[in-house]
Amino acid sequence: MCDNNNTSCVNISSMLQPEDIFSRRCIWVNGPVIVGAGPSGLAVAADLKRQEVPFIILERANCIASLWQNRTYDRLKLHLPKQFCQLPNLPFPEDFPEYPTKYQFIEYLESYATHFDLRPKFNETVQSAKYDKRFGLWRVQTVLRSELLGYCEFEYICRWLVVATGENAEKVVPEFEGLEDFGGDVLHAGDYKSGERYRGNRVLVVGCGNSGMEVSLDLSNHDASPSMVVRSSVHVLPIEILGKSTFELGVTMMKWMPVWLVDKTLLVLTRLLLGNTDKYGLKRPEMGPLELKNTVGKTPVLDIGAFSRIKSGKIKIVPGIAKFGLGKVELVDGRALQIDSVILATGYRSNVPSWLKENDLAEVGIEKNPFPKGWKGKAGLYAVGFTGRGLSGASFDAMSVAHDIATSWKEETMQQIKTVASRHRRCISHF
Ligand SMILES: Cc1cc2nc3c(=O)[nH]c(=O)nc-3n(C[C@H](O)[C@H](O)[C@H](O)COP(=O)(O)OP(=O)(O)OC[C@H]3O[C@@H](n4cnc5c(N)ncnc54)[C@H](O)[C@@H]3O)c2cc1C
Ligand SMILES: NC(=O)C1=CN([C@@H]2O[C@H](COP(=O)(O)OP(=O)(O)OC[C@H]3O[C@@H](n4cnc5c(N)ncnc54)[C@H](OP(=O)(O)O)[C@@H]3O)[C@@H](O)[C@H]2O)C=CC1
Ligand SMILES: O=C(O)C(=O)Cc1c[nH]c2ccccc12
Repeated sequence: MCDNNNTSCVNISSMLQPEDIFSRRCIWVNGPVIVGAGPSGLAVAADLKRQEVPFIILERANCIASLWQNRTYDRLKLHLPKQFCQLPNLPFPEDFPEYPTKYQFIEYLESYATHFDLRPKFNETVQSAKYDKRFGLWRVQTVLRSELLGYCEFEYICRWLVVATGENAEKVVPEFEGLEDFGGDVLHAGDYKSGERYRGNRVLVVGCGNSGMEVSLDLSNHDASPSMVVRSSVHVLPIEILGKSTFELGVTMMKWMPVWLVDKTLLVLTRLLLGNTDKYGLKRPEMGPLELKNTVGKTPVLDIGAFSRIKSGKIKIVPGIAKFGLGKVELVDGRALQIDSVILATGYRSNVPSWLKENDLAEVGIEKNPFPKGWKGKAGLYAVGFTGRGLSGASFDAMSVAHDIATSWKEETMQQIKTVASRHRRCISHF
């Protein structure tokens, strides 16, 4: 592993316990270690490359943007206009539509990685990262699974650690009473590809976020009969208002108006376009859609057609789940539905608390700090893509993080050069 330009084997034995030396190969990284090769990791790497700062990227999957390549359904399109989804320093191709498909987005990310010559270390999962106060360095432990080498463990030692593993790293799979007795097909939305195999089936879609809505629409497009569980409340907004993206309208209004007024305006316009969504079982939260996104992180649904299917009864709305039984679900209102399959559109969560040790993100202040300072922690720790602002927020974080690291990397490198030069001078004068 010492073949990469950005890594070199140095004498770091003083940091290690004897058991470390025998179990893991240790690698000094002259620059930051970036964890995750999704849009956030790629964006920060590209900007570091531009500033000639060396780095390595560790990615658990065998490809870049694994969320987009492996855990999204076929018909997915970006739901924000393209100008809010491109990464820094390389715009989308001009012929991309307003809402690129996931395939176009992946193609763009592949060309982004090629353009900036980004070469993540694939199949390498970060298992733990801890800050060694004695040396002021991060110790990042990984497991590499490769066909050639099998299972190998490594430890990277570095001054800067960039967390870019995403807010959607793991599927949320809630426990339901009786699900083990259900007998039918149960799938998370992250494994759903298309409604083709559900043709003619009665499908319970659990959750009514953007995934639940779009999976239900796709099922309905494939002549399945979806029933969507809405256990609490949800903001459904049209994806566009009078030909303009609702998101863009919101962003523009936010420059001039307080968030509550933007929310009120969006809700009035939504009411004119969609009517009363409560009437169809979609109760609205007390808090407005953008305030809810900014405070709680709950993303409003940007409707691409599911709502009209709900109105026409092709997608049914049902309340929370009491329990499952053989081929059926019992709901909190006492009704029982016969169903063939279940799709859990129950969301995702970060995996950072499971591997970032001692100094967890909250402790070092990343998740606590309000935007835009949320990207910087203590002791050379950074986070990209955790401010709940989608791809545009990740791009913003990436630029800030790369700038900050480049500044301190250059300062430290200069300092090291000066120290070596002065030692060299002392040696020469000695002779
Ligand atoms: C279905 C769906 C559609 C979306 N659509 C939009 C949209 O239209 N617009 C928008 O702005 N946002 C959208 N989002 C939000 C989405 O989070 C961002 O688009 C984007 O993927 C975030 O990039 P990221 O790099 O932060 O995280 P990810 O894309 O999740 O990338 C993180 C990477 O880290 C890797 N990783 C995780 N843990 C480890 C570990 N321990 N060790 C090594 N590697 C690890 C993962 O394998 C992954 O490749 C969508 C999300 C989903 C789920
Ligand atoms: N086209 C696009 O660009 C798309 C974008 N996305 C994005 O991906 C991210 C993840 O979205 P999504 O996967 O929808 O996840 P969300 O976290 O947004 O939604 C999860 C849903 O599951 C419900 N839920 C969770 N647990 C249970 C339970 N035990 N019983 C019943 N319901 C439950 C939640 O209800 P409650 O609110 O009551 O907790 C909520 O409705 C979002 O940022 C979204 O915008 C997703 C799909 C498409
Ligand atoms: O799709 C997502 O998950 C996003 O986070 C994109 C996004 C950021 N801010 C928003 C406000 C309203 C709708 C979507 C988003």
